Amino acid sequence: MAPTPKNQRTPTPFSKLNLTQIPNSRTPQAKHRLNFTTAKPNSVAPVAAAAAAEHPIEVIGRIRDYPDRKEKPLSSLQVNPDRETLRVKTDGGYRDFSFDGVSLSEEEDIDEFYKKFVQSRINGVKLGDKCTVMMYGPTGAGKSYNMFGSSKQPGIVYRSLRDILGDGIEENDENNEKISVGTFVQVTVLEIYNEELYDLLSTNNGGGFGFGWSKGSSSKVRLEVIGKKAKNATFISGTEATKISKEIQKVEKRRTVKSTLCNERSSRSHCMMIIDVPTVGGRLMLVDMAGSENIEQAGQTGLDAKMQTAKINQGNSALKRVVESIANGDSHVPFRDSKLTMLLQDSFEDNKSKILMILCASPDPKELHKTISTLEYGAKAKCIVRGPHMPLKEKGAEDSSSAVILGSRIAAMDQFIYKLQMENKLKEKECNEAKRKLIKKEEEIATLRSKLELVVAQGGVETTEEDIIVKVNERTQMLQHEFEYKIQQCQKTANEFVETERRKMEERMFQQQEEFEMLRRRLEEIESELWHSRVGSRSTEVEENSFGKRLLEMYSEDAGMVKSMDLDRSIDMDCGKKAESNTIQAILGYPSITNPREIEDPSILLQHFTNKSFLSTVFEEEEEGNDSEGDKENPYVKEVQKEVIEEKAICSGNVSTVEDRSDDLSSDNTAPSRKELIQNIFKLCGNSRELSQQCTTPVPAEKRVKDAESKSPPVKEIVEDSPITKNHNFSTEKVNDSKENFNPNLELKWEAASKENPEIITTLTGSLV
Ligand SMILES: Nc1ncnc2c1ncn2[C@@H]1O[C@H](COP(=O)(O)OP(=O)(O)OP(=O)(O)O)[C@@H](O)[C@H]1O
Repeated sequence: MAPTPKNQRTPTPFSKLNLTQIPNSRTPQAKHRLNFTTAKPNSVAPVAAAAAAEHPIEVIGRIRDYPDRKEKPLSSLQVNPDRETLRVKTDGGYRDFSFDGVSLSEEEDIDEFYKKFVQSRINGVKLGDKCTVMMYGPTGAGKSYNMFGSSKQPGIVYRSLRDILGDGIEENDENNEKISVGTFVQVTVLEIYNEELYDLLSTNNGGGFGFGWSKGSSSKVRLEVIGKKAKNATFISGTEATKISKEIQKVEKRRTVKSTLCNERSSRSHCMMIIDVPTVGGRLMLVDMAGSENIEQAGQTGLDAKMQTAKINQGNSALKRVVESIANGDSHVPFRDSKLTMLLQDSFEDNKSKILMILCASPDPKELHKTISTLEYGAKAKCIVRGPHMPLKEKGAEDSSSAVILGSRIAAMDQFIYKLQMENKLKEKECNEAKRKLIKKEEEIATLRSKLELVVAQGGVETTEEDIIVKVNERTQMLQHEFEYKIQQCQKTANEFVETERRKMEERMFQQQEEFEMLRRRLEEIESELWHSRVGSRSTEVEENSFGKRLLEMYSEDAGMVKSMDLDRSIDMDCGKKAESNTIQAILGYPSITNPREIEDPSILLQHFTNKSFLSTVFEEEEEGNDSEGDKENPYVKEVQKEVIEEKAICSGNVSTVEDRSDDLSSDNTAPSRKELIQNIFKLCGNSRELSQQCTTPVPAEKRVKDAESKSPPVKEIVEDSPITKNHNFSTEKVNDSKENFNPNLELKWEAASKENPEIITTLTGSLV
C-alpha cells in the first residue's frame, strides 16, 4: 500500500469507525445492516476486519486553469479550507464533495501536484506496490495535460519514469564497465479506441527496434485481451528514463485524437501505459481516459462519430458500473463489459493494488453539469472499501474474510447513505430557505399590489386633475387666441384711424396751402392795385374795378377805419395819392415806392423791406400750439406748427419809418393810434380770404365787415396768440414800439417748403446784399 501523500490526509476509513456510532434511524436499510452486524455479537472478527479494511481508491480533485483567457470565468468551484472538500455552486445553492485532496491548477502546477499527490505512490511502486493512476473527467478538463504535460513542464508519465528509473547515473562494474544503476523497467503502451485494443509500440509492417519496437509503422497492431492482460503486447525495457521517455513521446503522438466542440485535440481513446518493475514485482498503470462527455456534448455528428463516442463511453460507463458495483458490494462486478475494465480488474481486485483517481474538472460555470457528474462519480469511487487481505486457505477464514469484506462494504454504503442524507438535509434546508424567501417575496408582492390598488384608486383623482389641467390649458389657449385677435383688431382700427386722420390732415394742409397761396396772390394784387391807384394814368381803370378800391370803400364804411383812412386821406390831401399810398405802405411797413416799375418788379419791390419780420397771416385752427413748451412736448402741435404758413416780410428802408410818419400824424388828434391802424391792417389781412370770395359776389359793405369781424378774431388776439408771433417775439406792442428801418439792400426770397413741392411756399426770407 502506497503511503499517503504529504499533506494529504487519508480520510478516516468508515470501516475503522465504530459502526454503533452510526445513528440507527438513518435508513431502514442501514438499520438492518447495523442489526446485521450487531445481531452477531460474537462475530467480532468481521468488525475488527472491517476496521482494518481500507479504501482502495483514493480520489483527488484537480481543477484546471485558463491562463490563456483574458477574462477568466467566475469559478463555480470553491475549495474549502480543509483542502479536501470541494464546494460546487449551483443555481439552487451549493453541493460539497469530499475527496482525499483537491488541487487547483491555478495554485499548483504539475510539478507541485505530482509531488503532493502522486510521487509517494510512485515511490511505492519502486518498492513493489501496484498502483493505478487514472485521469477521469470530461473532455478538455486537463486529463492529457496532467498526464503527459506540456512543452513547459513534463506530466505524470515522464515524472514517474524518472522517479522509478532514477536519473540514469552510470557506475563502473567489476570489469570496469559502465553500467546503469537505474531500476529496470518494462513499459507497455496500449490504446483502447472504439472498444478495440491497440499496441502503440508496435506496427503491422514489423521491423521493430529495440525490444520489439516497430519502425516506420503505418498502422497500429490490434491486441486481444486474455483474462486481465493484453496478449502479445510489445514492451520496451531499460533503465534509462531519458531514452524511454523519448520513445513514449513518439508514442504519445500516435494516439487517436480528434477535434471536438470541447477540445481542439481531443483524445478519443483511452491510453494505458504499464510500467512493470519486475525486480520487485511493482507495477504502475497510468491511464489517460477519453472524455467522459456524452454524444451531444461532444458535438459529434454522423453515425461513425456517434458510434465512436458511444464506444468510448462504453469504457467510461463500464468503469462507472464497476465502481458502483464494487461500492455497492455486488456479487458480480461487470469487469468484462469493456476492455478497459478488463485490463483494470487487477487494479480493483488485487489487494496490493491501489488506485489513485484524479478527477479533472473545469471551474467554468458552462461546464457545471459535467463537473458535477465527474465529482459524483469520484464520490462514489471513494466509497469503495476493501477488506484486509486474508489467506484463502481455510474455509472458516474465508467466510470470516467474506464477512469482513461485507461489513466493510456495508459500512461504506452507510457512509454513502449518510452523505446522501446530509445532502438531502442540506437540500431541505435550502428548500426551507427558498420557501421562506418565497413567502417573503409573496408578502412584498401583496404589499406592492395593495399599493398599486391604492394608486389605481387614486388614479381617478389624478386623472381628473390632469383633465382640469388640460381644460385650463385649452381655455388659456382659446383666450390667448381671442386676445391676440382683439389686439389685431385694435391695431387695425388704430391704423385705419391714423390713416384717416393723416388723410384729413393732408387735405387740410392742402386746403390751407391753397388758401395761403390765394391770400398771397391777393396780397400781391392789393399791393399792385394800390400801387397802380397811386401811379396815375393807369389807375383810373384800376380804381373802378380794382380790389383796392373796393377795399378802400369797404374800410371807409367802418367807423374805426374811417378815421384812419380819413387820416390817410387828410395826409393825402396835401400829398395826393402818393401821400395816401405812402401812408398805407408805411402802416403796412412797406417802404415808399415812387417808381411804378419797382412795384411791377417784385425783386425791386422786395428790396424796400427791412429784415424785420412780422406776421401777415395766421391760421386760427393752430392757435392752440402757441405754447412753445407745449410745442416741444406735443408732436401734434409741432405738426400743426409746420402747417402754419408763415410769411416773413423783411422790411427795410432808409425812408421814413412808421414812427416817423406817426410823428407826422400825431399832430392830428383825431387820427387813430398806430395800434388801431395795425389792427386794421391785420383785420384786413385776416379777412382777405373772405374778400377774395366777395370778388365775384359783391356783398354789402356792412355785412362784409360784420362777417369779417364775426369770423376773424381780433387782430390783436391773432397776433398775440400766434405761435409765430410768439416765436419771433413779435407783438403788436413791439410793432408799435419798434423803429422799423427800411433797408434798400435787402433781398427777399420765397422759400419753398420742400423740393418736392416747390409750389408750397412757407417762408419769405430776406438778406442784405
Ligand atoms: N491546468 C491547465 N493549465 C493550462 N492549460 C491546460 C490546463 N489543463 C488543460 N489545459 C489545456 O487545455 C486543453 C485541453 O486539455 P486536455 O487535452 O488535457 O483535455 P482532456 O481532458 O485530455 O480532453 P480529452 O478528453 O478530449 O482528451 C489543452 O490544450 C491543454 O493544454
